[in-house]
Amino acid sequence: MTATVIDGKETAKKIREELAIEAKALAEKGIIPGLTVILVGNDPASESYVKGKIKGCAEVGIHSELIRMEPTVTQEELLAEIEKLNQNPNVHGILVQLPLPKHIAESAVIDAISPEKDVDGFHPISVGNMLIGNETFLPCTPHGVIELIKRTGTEISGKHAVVVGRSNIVGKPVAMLLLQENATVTICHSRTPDLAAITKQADILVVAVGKAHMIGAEHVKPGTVVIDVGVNRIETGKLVGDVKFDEVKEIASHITPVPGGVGPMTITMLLKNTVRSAERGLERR
Ligand SMILES: Nc1nc2c(c(=O)[nH]1)N[C@@H](CN(C=O)c1ccc(C(=O)N[C@@H](CCC(=O)O)C(=O)O)cc1)CN2
Repeated sequence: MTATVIDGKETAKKIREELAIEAKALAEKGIIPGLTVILVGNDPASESYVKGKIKGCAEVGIHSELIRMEPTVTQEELLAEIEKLNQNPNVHGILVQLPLPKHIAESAVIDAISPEKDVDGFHPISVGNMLIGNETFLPCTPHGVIELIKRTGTEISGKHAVVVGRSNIVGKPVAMLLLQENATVTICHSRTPDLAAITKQADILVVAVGKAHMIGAEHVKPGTVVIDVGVNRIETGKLVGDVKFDEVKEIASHITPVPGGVGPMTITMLLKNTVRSAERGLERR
């Protein structure tokens, strides 16, 4: 069996087309969705992701602003900037690109963003709402993962989903979202003994560890839907996932490539949250 390769770029494109229609409808009612991105320092990967976000906004009809801050900026200066944006009615979404320099506490920065504008879905209030199933901004990468699985036509309900990785940004929230979809969920991590014994039970396997090629054919049961969230640059300069794509593709029913799988969905879900935030603003008027 050779797996169907899930085309994240194509799915992201379709969702962006739908969002452009929604943003146009909002503009006709006098609301231009607005996103402000704060980039601290000049990490090349972050630069590239932020560029993708700004470009995505333009494609969909979201007004975006980029605030660049020196790597030496103090936490207080950054928090003061966020507070200004919290008060600005034209800003529907605020995003601080991660990671931040070590002298700034990420948790303090995330906590400072108004939950009403938390289009990354990282604020503890957003996370709590997600956990109890209330409507809220869902974190972009986990939301993208669920959307990709659904669009394969896979029924999540009743399936055994195994998540490898327990980060706050991907592993834990994706497990919660799969649970919300009525999957039976197992979370594995670096201290899980005999990883393959558990991953081989998965009907849906989500890997979000950040370790190149750690999951091979020996970890996967035939017919599994495999979602690879890892983005790792190896010595050759090539970008690869956490999954050995070529060998797992021969066993899985569906598989995401890296690049071109989950990655393009991350920015698209951010655009979706920003349009939703602008719609909520309109409802509150
Ligand atoms: N504030 C945030 N910071 C970070 C987030 C986030 O969601 N919010 N996630 C990551 C980085 N990220 C977005 O910010 C991101 C990562 C990867 C991709 C992507 O499209 N990847 C492509 C490959 C891109 C390449 O060629 O380098 C792919 O997988 O196809 C988009 C966004 C950490 N920080």
